[in-house]
Amino acid sequence: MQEAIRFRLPDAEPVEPADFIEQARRLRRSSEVLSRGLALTIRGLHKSFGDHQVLRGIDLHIPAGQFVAIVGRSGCGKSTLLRLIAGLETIDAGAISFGEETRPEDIRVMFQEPRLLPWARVLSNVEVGLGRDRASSDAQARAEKALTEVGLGDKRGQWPAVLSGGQKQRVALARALVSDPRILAFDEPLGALDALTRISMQRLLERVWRDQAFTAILVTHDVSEAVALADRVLVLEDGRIAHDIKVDVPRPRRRGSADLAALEGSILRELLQSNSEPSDL
Ligand SMILES: Nc1ncnc2c1ncn2[C@@H]1O[C@H](COP(=O)(O)OP(=O)(O)OP(=O)(O)O)[C@@H](O)[C@H]1O
Repeated sequence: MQEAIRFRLPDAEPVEPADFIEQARRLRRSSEVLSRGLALTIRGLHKSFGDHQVLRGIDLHIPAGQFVAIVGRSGCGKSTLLRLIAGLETIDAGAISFGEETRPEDIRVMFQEPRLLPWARVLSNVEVGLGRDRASSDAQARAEKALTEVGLGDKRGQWPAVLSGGQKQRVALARALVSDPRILAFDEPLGALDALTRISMQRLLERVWRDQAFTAILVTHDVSEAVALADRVLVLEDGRIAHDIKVDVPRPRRRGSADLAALEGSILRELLQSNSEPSDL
């Protein structure tokens, strides 16, 4: 009789109903396993350029599939942290660990500039994101699928030069998505877009993140963008994580809603108080 009400998770021993903490722990672990995203753990991360200490001890765990935004004053080290996570810079001290069997293709970065090859048509630009899989027989089909995902299926034969700024960023997003990354790092990807295009791109980023269940790490100057998109906002200050804020607002989120505005206001106040220099967020 007791056995009938025991709780079982995949590959787990049954636990007694009374052991709720253990059940919750296993549930969390199993939801991480179900996500396609990679979890990452950062311990004691330091980075300097010459004698300029940029990161002075970052400790952080990001569960698989979480959407994290990183905000902070200009020059506080947001891009440096992202570049270290993506393996584009070398670590001075500390460590960043991912799941086992992480391949380079598992982590992709999307930058503020689309960085498209001007001499290659849109579809070929997307295929570039496949790296060494570019020669595989399904490369073209995968690139077409990624283009459709970002709403540009009809632009496959165009040259980058004829696309708008927003369309170029969509192609850059398709190029990042085509390898099915498990972590997608965004370095101010919408910074150069006008306000309306920016909002539609934010919706697109949220949709692809929800559909594809990767882990998302977004560096942005825009605190309203951070609270609209992320599960969690990290405020970087003096080379450390000064605030780690959960965005406990259900999705789909309504832009301009009172709870998002209140959260945005409190983060902005923290940022403004953190330094007496004029704001250059
Ligand atoms: N390759 C490099 N060589 C020397 N200094 C660097 C290098 N990369 C970054 N820095 C310096 O490290 C500091 C942090 O730069 P980083 O780009 O990470 O800041 P950020 O918070 O992303 O800034 P922003 O919001 O303005 O983009 C800055 O002072 C910058 O000048």
